[in-house]
Amino acid sequence: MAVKGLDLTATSLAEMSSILDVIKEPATLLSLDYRILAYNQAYQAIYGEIQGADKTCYQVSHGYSVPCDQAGESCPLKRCQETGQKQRVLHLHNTDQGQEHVDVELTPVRNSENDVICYLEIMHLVKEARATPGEGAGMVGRSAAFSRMLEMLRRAAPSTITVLLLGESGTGKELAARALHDASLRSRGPFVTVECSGLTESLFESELFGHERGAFTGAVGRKKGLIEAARGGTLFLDEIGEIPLPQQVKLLRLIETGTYRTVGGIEPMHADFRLVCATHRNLKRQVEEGLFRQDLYYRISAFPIDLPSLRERPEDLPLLIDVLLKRIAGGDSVQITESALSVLKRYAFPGNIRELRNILERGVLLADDGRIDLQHLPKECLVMEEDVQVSVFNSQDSIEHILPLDVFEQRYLNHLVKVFKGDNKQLADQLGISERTLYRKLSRLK
Ligand SMILES: Nc1ncnc2c1ncn2[C@@H]1O[C@H](COP(=O)(O)OP(=O)(O)OP(=O)(O)O)[C@@H](O)[C@H]1O
Repeated sequence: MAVKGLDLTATSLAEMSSILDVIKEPATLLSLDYRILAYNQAYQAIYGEIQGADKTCYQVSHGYSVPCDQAGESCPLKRCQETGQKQRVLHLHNTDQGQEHVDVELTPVRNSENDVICYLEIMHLVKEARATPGEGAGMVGRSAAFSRMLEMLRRAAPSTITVLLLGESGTGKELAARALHDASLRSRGPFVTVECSGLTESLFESELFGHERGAFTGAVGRKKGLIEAARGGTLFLDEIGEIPLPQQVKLLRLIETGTYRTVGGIEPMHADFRLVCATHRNLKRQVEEGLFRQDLYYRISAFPIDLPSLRERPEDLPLLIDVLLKRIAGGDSVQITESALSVLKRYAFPGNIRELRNILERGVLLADDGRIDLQHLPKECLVMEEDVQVSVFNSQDSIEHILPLDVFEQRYLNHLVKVFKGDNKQLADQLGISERTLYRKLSRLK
């Protein structure tokens, strides 16, 4: 078979496939024009058997009829062609498990004249996050904002660089720290969380460094500190922005020297942990205001990663609802109505995914018929809806907020029952419906 850049016979293709079998992860050889020349067994197990010699990577992985860059995604092959260098990019691929995150690595293969003749593509399956509902307690998401965060996380994971997770409360910083640990070379070691808010100076030291017997009144035995507990693993300092200045000095010393002393101890101890910190605060501003030490800030912010708020990833809402309902006791068989979903899609979620989870937990308890509907949502979600409704009523020509008809009807009725001065019979007459229908609609509102 003649392929652009490379001449291959059927035999050599079979040989290449078996060479690719040395690679345990799914791998292919791609021609310069995106065709799959050979693939290994791991690839076949995930992506299925490739029928025909003309199948392209973008058809199999995405179901596209054009290369990824023409479908609005970044294409590693195109980038490889442009740079002549190995490229890595996180993509959503169609696999036997449905769509999943895949870390695609593409390396140019050259002949003796140094010309690129094909590309070696290796797919690292991302285990730290799912793009479809499924088992497990980890992160889920498929929006571009979520994928960007995931890509950064995977880049940082294999090194020992200190990572600073930045995001509003409830955006999943702790879950992300856990994912970082799981994807790191220390994944077999412990993952230890230190909740920094509310730790007094003495508690901070004894919790973190541990104490010797008799170090202070009540220290009846030796206590291992969290730094020792994290030996060989990851130490996660949650809410690092809450640490008062005196404790910041101690933390800085620990990070700079890699040693510490237990409370009441004499010998310096060697620390062995990978540091991950998180905060919902603007640490730079805290530095400017003199609330956070600049030297400590530079130590911990070597690799900052922004966690998107739920507002920045509205496309993920249906997936998150599906997954969270499965994770909530009693929520497995509960569903959410279209009306309730469309209200949530417009809600701002100041408490992010934690707030969404709380809303669903409450909904599961209130929904007797296994369907979370408008009346099962908290007032805050609906108050905002009323603002939207008022703007819809007031504007003659605005099409900014198109509400589903049933939501609009319920909002309209809600509004009418508050302002209409007559009785239900008169209201039904004016609405052109029977009184019974009006009662039925009103009972849904309650
Ligand atoms: N991507 C996600 N997929 C599924 N669940 C998530 C995701 N992100 C967060 N959650 C869930 O949302 C809740 C809050 O997450 P987490 O505690 O990690 O947030 P946080 O940013 O650390 O919050 P805080 O700043 O208040 O400590 C948890 O129940 C967590 O399991």
